[in-house]
Amino acid sequence: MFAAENGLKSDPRLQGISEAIRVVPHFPKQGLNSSLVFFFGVWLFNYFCCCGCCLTGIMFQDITTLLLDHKAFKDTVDIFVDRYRGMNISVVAGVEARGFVFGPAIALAIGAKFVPLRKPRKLPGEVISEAYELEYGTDCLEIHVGAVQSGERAIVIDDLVATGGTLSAAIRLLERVGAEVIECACVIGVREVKGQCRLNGKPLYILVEPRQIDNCC
Ligand SMILES: O=P(O)(O)OC[C@H]1O[C@H](OP(=O)(O)OP(=O)(O)O)[C@H](O)[C@@H]1O
Ligand SMILES: Nc1ncnc2[nH]cnc12
Repeated sequence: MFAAENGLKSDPRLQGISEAIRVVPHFPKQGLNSSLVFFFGVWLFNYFCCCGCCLTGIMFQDITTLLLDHKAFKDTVDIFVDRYRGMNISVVAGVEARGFVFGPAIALAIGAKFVPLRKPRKLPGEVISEAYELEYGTDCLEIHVGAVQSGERAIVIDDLVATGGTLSAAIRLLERVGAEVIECACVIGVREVKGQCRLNGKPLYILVEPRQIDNCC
């Protein structure tokens, strides 16, 4: 479990953080062919009285409910701040969009600047870009030229790591401008994170694993 690996297993705040994250099955789309889902859904309903959500594989981890819970939100930011304060970090890079929710608060608390890593055509100044693979197709992250100076110590913040493709692109971007990426940090980390080996050897700090379901039936 990530929490154990990170030495946070006994931190009582983690349960509250995990429980404040809403799990939304089938969002943003069905994980399997809809007829398959229907077939197995009927089968599951008949035999286990289950709606079949667990079959689809897609369990969207909705951090907007965490933001509504003042204690859980503050605990989340505090854990990151406690970890990175005093480490001479001068750059907190947040990945659009949900890394923008946690990154600025962490940056302010540890005395670092916040650098947004944005999706294409959002930044008005000169940018450098880094493409990455999605399940279907590719996407791209961009950083403003001049936002980070060579030699600066950086962390990358996002809400969730699944394949690790997004964080890998963020690392590559920062390294291209000469930053030293100390660690990547996410609130939620998928257990089967193939991303672990795609993070260019950089440590990955995760608070909780995704929950599987809230109201399956
Ligand atoms: O580890 P990966 O497989 O790369 O996936 C993780 C990324 O996916 C989500 O963002 P998404 O691309 O959905 O963009 P959004 O935050 O703008 O909705 C999430 O916030 C991470 O940034
Ligand atoms: N299960 C998931 N929940 C929320 N955001 C995601 N990005 C990729 N997988 C996700």
